[in-house]
Formats: sequence, C-alpha cells, structure tokens
Amino acid sequence: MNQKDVLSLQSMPAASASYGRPPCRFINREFFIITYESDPTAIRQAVPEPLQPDGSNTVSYEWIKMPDSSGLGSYEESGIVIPCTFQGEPCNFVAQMYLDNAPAILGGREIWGFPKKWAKPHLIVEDTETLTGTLHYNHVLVATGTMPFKYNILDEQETAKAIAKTQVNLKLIPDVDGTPKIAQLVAYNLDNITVKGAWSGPARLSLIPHVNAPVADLPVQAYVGGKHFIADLTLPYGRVLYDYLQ
Ligand SMILES: CC(=O)CC(=O)O
Repeated sequence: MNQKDVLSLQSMPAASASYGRPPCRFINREFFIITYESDPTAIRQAVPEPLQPDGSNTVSYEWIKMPDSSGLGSYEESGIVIPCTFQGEPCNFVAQMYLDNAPAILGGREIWGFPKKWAKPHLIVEDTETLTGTLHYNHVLVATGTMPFKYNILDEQETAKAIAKTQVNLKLIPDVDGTPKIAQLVAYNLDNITVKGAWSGPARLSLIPHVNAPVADLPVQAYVGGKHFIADLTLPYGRVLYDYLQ
C-alpha cells in the first residue's frame, strides 16, 4: 500500500473495514423512549460544559431496535439522552449508550463519538400487551422499561420534528501517549425521516446501579411519559460543535 492507499482506507483494520461508509440508512427503526424527571445535580454532573441542561430536569431513557441498518447490520441499543442547550439552541446530549453490534460500536465511536459500550438491550412486546425494554450488562439486569402497546396515537409530523432535533456527543480519542488527541462536542441531525407509526402512553422505568453501566446515576424522581414510534431515517456525517483543544 502506498500513502494514497492508506489515506483512502475506510477504517481499521486495513484488511477489512469494520463498518460501511456513512450515511447509514435505517429501515423500520423502532424507538421506545421514557421521559422522566431526575436529580438536577446528577444531570449537571453528566452534561459537559459548554452544553447546559435545558432546565426541565428531565432525562430520556431509550431503547432502539434497528433490524435493517446499512453498513452496520441488525442490532438493538439502549441509553440515556439529556435535553440541553448549546448557545441557547435546543439539542439532546447523548450521555450513555449500550448495544450489541461491533460495526455500530466501532463506527459510532470513531466517527461521531457516540458513548457506546457492548451490552445486551432488548425491546419486545411481552406476552401479550406490554412494550418492554430490558438492558443486561455482563448478564446483570440494569434497566427495565414498560409501556402499554400502541396506547394513544401521536402526530407523525411532530414525531418527525422531534427525531430531527440536533443530537450532541462528547467525542474523546486519546493520543498514543495518553493525552487527549480529539476532545470535541460533535453534532448531527437525522434526516430523510418517514414516520410509520407513533404512540404515547404511561410508562415505568426501573434502573439498577451497576459500575460499568451507570444508568441509575440519573435516578427516576417522577414520570413524564412514554413514546413508541417506528421510522425510516438516515444518519449522515456529523459536524464539530465545540473543540476542547482549541
Ligand atoms: C452508527 C451509529 O452510531 C448509529 C446508532 O447506533 O445509533
């Protein structure tokens, strides 16, 4: 390989890239999101400046089933998103993410800086009426969410707008000597969104303390509600919102 060959490689390992080149198209991506009030001090601790928590003291706990994801495969994901502002503009900070697919972990971390770790999330309709999300980390149950199946129909255009909201990750890549090489807030917006169904309803969430999957560090204090929706959408490349090294 010459220098040009090296610089045109898609990702490591050179012999076989770990993930396809973005944009990634997701077909029938199914979301289950429980929004709840949490401890403002814990929220402030989880959100990196200059992002600001949006003042609602809310957190969204999510399960996402992705059966058909170009360049990545078929997988499930679970995690925590915190509504924030950046210079007064609303955005969601992606605080924790757990999933069961190597291409999506590697590509997600290397390109967009998603805070991804390997774990076992699962979203199903449990015998026979309850939308149920679980997250196991190293075989230990750390999260369970429940909501009645397709309870109240939600507006699909409003749902598409919510999906398109700016999302922000804290991308941290160390240099070979351990010092920070990349320390950025990276933003992206999902686009080409077609909502195929959207529902709301009451929801409940149980979070269990685990040192390697600290979802319970943002404890549930009160419930706002649950949302369930299915959409086709595209994840494009991101953009640097803030560079901690400049
Ligand atoms: C590639 C990605 O990072 C997308 C996702 O898993 O949400």
